[in-house]
Amino acid sequence: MPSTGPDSVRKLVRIAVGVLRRANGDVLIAQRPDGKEAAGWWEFPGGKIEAGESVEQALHRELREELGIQLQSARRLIVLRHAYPDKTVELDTWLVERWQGDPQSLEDQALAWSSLGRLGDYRLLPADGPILNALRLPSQYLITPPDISADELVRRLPALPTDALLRLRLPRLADVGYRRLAGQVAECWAVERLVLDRDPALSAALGAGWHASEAALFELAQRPSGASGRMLGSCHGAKSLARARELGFDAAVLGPVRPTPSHPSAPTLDWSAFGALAADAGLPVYAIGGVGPSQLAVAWQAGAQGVAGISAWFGGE
Ligand SMILES: Nc1nc2c([nH]c(=O)n2[C@H]2C[C@H](O)[C@@H](COP(=O)(O)OP(=O)(O)OP(=O)(O)O)O2)c(=O)[nH]1
Ligand SMILES: [Mg+2]
Repeated sequence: MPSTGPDSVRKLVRIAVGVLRRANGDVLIAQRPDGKEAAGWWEFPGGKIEAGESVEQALHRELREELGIQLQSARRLIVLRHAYPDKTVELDTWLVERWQGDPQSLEDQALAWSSLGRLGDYRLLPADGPILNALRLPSQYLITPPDISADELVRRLPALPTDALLRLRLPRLADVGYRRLAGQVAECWAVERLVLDRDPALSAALGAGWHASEAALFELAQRPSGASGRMLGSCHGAKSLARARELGFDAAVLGPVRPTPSHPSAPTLDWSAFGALAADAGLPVYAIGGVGPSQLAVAWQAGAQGVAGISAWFGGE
């Protein structure tokens, strides 16, 4: 939050939000009933965190009061702030995959299970865009070692987690070779989880995502058109996160959160600084720098979308 300006005088209302997700990927949404503010808009169940309550306690209580279910386990999905004309809300949003009981409408709210693809058919509250991106994006963002050969990469693909984004970061490969390799990888890796970092037109042609360097975020006049997949940017602090958000990017990568073998003495963010920046970012943020799947729980707790990097998946550096 900025320390000056309208936000500092405006109320910050903290909300615990639960996204119930079924095994088939459908999520539960509720329509705010007549008589409530923002009546008619759809939202994820939840409500205000009361004084003295933790977010987890508020989540348990709200899901019990609104849906009559008993939450069994949840993990943080994203924390985001949104300024409405009269107040700023902080949506501390949790993914709930285990609960007891069938959700019922206990507050006159209509309920619907929706696939992610169909959520756009509902008029969701204006703050909720980044929650949808967080739901669509995986928890792991793999980046290729800079000098891996095409053959070696293709050979290793089957051993990588398939539900992950994979960025082809090959700074020393000429465009022609890069293009050929991207085409080859696209045949055995889902293009919607493939991220390229050359001409955005190449991403667009393949249906892949695109990754911008921190410098590129400031050089771009607008979000490149045509790159139909995921659009991500590298960030080291609040300024570049704000820029990624302003450009309409889908997610950012922020770090380093821990020392890496290649930059052992570079300054790092700790998890609490990471969490504070991510909560202000207004888009899903991956943690990078000395992290891998074994830090996922810590990263989620800090409000990260997940973890990104090279060594934890490809070894060495
Ligand atoms: N639960 C929920 N609230 C959201 C979402 N998106 C969003 O902008 N909000 C805003 C709308 C409201 O201003 C606020 C939630 O407050 P609320 O009035 O529903 O809180 P509550 O359930 O405790 O309701 P009440 O007892 O005060 O009537 O957060 C969302 O997806 N879920
Ligand atoms: Mg509510």
